[in-house]
Amino acid sequence: MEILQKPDEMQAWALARRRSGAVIALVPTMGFLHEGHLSLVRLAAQRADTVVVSIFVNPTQFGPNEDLARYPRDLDHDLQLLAEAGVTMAFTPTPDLMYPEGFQTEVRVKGLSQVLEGKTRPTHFAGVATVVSKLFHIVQPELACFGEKDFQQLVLIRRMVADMNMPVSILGGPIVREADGLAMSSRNAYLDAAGRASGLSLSSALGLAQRLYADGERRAAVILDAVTRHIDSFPQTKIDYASLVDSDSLDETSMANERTRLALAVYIGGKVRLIDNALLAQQHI
Ligand SMILES: Nc1ncnc2c1ncn2[C@@H]1O[C@H](COP(=O)(O)OP(=O)(O)OP(=O)(O)O)[C@@H](O)[C@H]1O
Ligand SMILES: CC(C)(CO)[C@@H](O)C(=O)[O-]
Ligand code: BAL
Repeated sequence: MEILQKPDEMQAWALARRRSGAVIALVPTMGFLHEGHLSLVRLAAQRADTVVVSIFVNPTQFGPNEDLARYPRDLDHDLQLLAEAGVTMAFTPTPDLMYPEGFQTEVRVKGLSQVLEGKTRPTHFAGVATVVSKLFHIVQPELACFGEKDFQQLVLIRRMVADMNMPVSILGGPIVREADGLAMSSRNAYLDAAGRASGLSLSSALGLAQRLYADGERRAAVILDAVTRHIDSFPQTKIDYASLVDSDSLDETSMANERTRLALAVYIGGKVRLIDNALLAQQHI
């Protein structure tokens, strides 16, 4: 596996590869890799002969009081996992290289960046859209893979690509879960044993909502009431949002249908914030 840090070197490599006929797939990550990331690498490898994985903890998508400084990092281990997975290139820039002095451009997807995550993290998605746009220009992928765990991010990137006519196909990968249902996330590393147990409130709430839907319940208020009471029954949980939304528009729904998704963000023990989501009509979690 090759490794590059400098955006101009990465771009020159990618352009040369493209000219020689390669199909490049990009998997953007913030590192501290787990099976969720590796599932996206495998998805990418099914569709492309050249897989580039970027590892960059992007400072501009963190709010001032968020966890940028303590975000888990282990570059050596990440590179070992990617090499074992057969990745062609790891792109590992630094903040200085991505945002040199004078940098002042921002990409903003207006409506979609303000709902759900955007209410608590108002500047988050401008950071995401800007860095993903930069990564697309640098890595020149024909396709890029994003996980459904960050469902709003996936919807927003699809919107950005359509709005800006970016020649990149966006593939979504299903959420990879621990055996007990907890969605894999780098931030799970923050959880102690009690927090880990309370973290299960999210996936079990999704399962509960799916069972209610399967039993014929369609009223959002009734489903959300059951979900809220379920999550509140776990110690140390505080719901940031529990919303039933349309999977494409992310508009809130009052009567659920086959496109309705339950999106959750829950604080565990005050400091850790976990997200999860599922289609109500999907097979039960
Ligand atoms: N459990 C998972 N299943 C599928 N995809 C995932 C999973 N976790 C993360 N991803 C995807 O991996 C990509 C990189 O995500 P990121 O590096 O932020 O990992 P993360 O584990 O989501 O970290 P965080 O704890 O910051 O949410 C994103 O497209 C994200 O949706
Ligand atoms: C897409 C991404 C790598 C952009 O920094 C990040 O938001 C993530 O890891 O999901
Ligand atoms: N996976 C989303 C990255 C973030 O929370 O900043």
